[in-house]
Amino acid sequence: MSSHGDPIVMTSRKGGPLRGEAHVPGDKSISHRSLILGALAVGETKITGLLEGQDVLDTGRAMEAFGAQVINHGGGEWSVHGVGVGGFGEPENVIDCGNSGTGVRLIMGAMATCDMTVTFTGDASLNGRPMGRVTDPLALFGTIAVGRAGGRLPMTVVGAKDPVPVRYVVPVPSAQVKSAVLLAGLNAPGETVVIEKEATRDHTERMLVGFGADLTVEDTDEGRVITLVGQPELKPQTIIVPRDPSSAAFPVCAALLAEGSDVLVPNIGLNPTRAGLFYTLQDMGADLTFENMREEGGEPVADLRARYSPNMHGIEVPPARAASMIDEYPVLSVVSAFAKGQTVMRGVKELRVKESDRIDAMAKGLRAAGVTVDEGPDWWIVTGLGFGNVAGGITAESRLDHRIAMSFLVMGLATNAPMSVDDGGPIATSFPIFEGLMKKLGAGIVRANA
Ligand SMILES: O=C(O)C1=C[C@@H](OP(=O)(O)O)[C@@H](O)[C@H](O)C1
Ligand SMILES: C=C(OP(=O)(O)O)C(=O)O
Repeated sequence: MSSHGDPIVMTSRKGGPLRGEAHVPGDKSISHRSLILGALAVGETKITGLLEGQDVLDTGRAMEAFGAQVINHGGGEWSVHGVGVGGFGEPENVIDCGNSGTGVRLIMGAMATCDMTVTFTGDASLNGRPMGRVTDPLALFGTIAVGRAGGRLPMTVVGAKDPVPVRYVVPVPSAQVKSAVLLAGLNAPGETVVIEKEATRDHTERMLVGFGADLTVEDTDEGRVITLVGQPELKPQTIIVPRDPSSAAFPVCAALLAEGSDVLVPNIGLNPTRAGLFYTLQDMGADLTFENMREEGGEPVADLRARYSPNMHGIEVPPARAASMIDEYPVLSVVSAFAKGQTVMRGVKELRVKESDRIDAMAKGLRAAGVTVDEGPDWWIVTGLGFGNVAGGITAESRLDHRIAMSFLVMGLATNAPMSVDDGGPIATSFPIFEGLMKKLGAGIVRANA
């Protein structure tokens, strides 16, 4: 079932090469944070290139419910009139974060140290995901949360009236948990310290500094120690959202798999906490190059050029790289099916608690399409068959998970028989222009009812 209306059955098939430029939308992680931090600043934050995917739109609506003004000027230009740290007003109704783990967890953090009671919900996927990882550290501030069994949404969160600052070692590699604690720390007096043993995407830290917070990061034996001084006045910013490397992954992998392809994906951020997939593909022998390497807004940026790569081989993906490519494992598993030999992915337990259990969702579809997949709680191995040897010819379940839907549609561009997904609707959560963009490159992707 699509979260918004009837299921959209989509099919992809082998055809001509993919050619041209793929202008992917703005980064989802940075878009959420632009709206939330904009709402917590005093004055008008201007945003260019905001991702207008459903996840981010839901966060925008939530910020309005807390009292900020969020204005869409068209063409990716948005502005947020913020209410300041501690300035949130209690929403009159339930906050529905749709399909978005990032949205709900960051917003919970942002309201956790405000004197208000808020009920959160989401779609069937989000309501199945664990929230205890966020509500446990928020309890240290004095926040109370009551949800369904297993710490699931719908959940009511009572913000701390007199919050105390917190020192917290994040037990799972999660930028969402780290960010929730930092956002809660904004409205607590004194220093909130968050320690992560494995580095995860660092957009919250970078953006908080940009908004004028007093935040320092130190690499120690204990891990990355992030110290935030509470109750700052955040200053509104002008933000240009970089294009999303997690979305770029789909046209890049499609070009590697579709015979004769040569695709340029311009202006992709290569922040080391996000770029792991591209190095992994290079290690597998992909013809993927970084052109026009430059720095923009303090971040490395490049144009990615991907060409058909029929001689890729499986590798053992370094587990230390997992956090920097966590959302890209589904599409990597598709590329692995066409490589020669085994691709071994370890240290990826987090994949089981995303929009779907991504190891299970991909393994079932890949197996049905003729590929051998072995799996354990925090690992999986895809045994690649080489180009021309992957059968396909199935309809895979997308399980309310945009990345699963897009991965199987990329797969169908190189399987012997077409691949379908039972619902492409969720793609709109992160990559609403996916279908049009891929078709423009020459990909044979159609809707069943078209
Ligand atoms: O902080 C973020 O913006 C995100 C963090 C990651 O989740 P976890 O923090 O659960 O690893 C990632 O999977 C998600 O797409 C976006
Ligand atoms: C895991 C993802 O998103 P979220 O956790 O925000 O739902 C994703 O986009 O792959």
